[in-house]
Amino acid sequence: MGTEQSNVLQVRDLQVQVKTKNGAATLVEDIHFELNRGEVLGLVGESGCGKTVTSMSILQLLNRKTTTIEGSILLQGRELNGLREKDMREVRGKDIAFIMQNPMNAFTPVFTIGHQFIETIRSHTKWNKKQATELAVEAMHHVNLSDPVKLLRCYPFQLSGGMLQRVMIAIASCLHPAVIIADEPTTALDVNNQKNVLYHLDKVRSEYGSAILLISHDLGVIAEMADHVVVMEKGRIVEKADVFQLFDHPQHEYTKKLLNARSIMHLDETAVHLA
Ligand SMILES: Nc1ncnc2c1ncn2[C@@H]1O[C@H](COP(=O)(O)OP(=O)(O)OP(=O)(O)O)[C@@H](O)[C@H]1O
Repeated sequence: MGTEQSNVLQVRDLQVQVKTKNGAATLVEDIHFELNRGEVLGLVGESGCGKTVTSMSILQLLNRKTTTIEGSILLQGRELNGLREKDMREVRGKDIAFIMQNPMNAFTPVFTIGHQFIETIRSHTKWNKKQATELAVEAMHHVNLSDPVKLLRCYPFQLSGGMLQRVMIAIASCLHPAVIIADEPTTALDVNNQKNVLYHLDKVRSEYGSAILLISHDLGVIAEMADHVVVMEKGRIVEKADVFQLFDHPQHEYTKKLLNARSIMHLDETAVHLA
């Protein structure tokens, strides 16, 4: 497969500014990276370094009145930066999907899971309700949710966080988007559900070829899932490397600090287990 075909997302010279009382403040700048088909790119860095601002700008979900986005965001060759909200709504969910940290916030509490799932499918396709329901059921089977027909009749509060996150993966992946942005998809979950969600994300990647931008502060998750890693500090990329290179031979002092902090945390955990 040629580079042009395999390259699904290209971010070039991305800069995001927010308007404040004292003028414009830069939130992220000089952001460059690309994502190939079927690849997982990890995005790491301390809280506040700009991971979410970067992903929200790719999705064009930042407040257009208070923020400005400069640079280029090419999704399968199509420029997203500056696309009208109406057009962006067609792209989101179909070509680029989003999985957020807290699945409870992703669903409207007053509508059933089925209503929300089926409406999402129908807003991007010409399918009728029956066809959309069949796809929803199939996608829920794909993430090992048992009795999907019953689950579709449930309200979000009736499902556990882990189940909701799997429903969200099913919604995000059912139209086989070129790119999935997963922002801390496992942070709100217990260890078993974390493993489950990562397993299903990986399955979506390998079976549908979706590329995944995986944002996580958990370097264990990144080490397990990512092919390449981008490290951000204070709104800028400080290091970009193959996952093995990054963990075995980190170049930047900040990356070394992040990896060290992780080893110390692991030592602490061992101490707790031994105590
Ligand atoms: N709408 C906004 N207006 C002003 N500042 C903002 C806005 N959104 C984010 N910021 C600031 O931009 C910086 C980057 O925030 P961002 O949420 O991207 O960090 P993050 O790396 O995702 O952090 P975390 O891991 O805690 O989610 C932070 O200093 C944040 O306070």
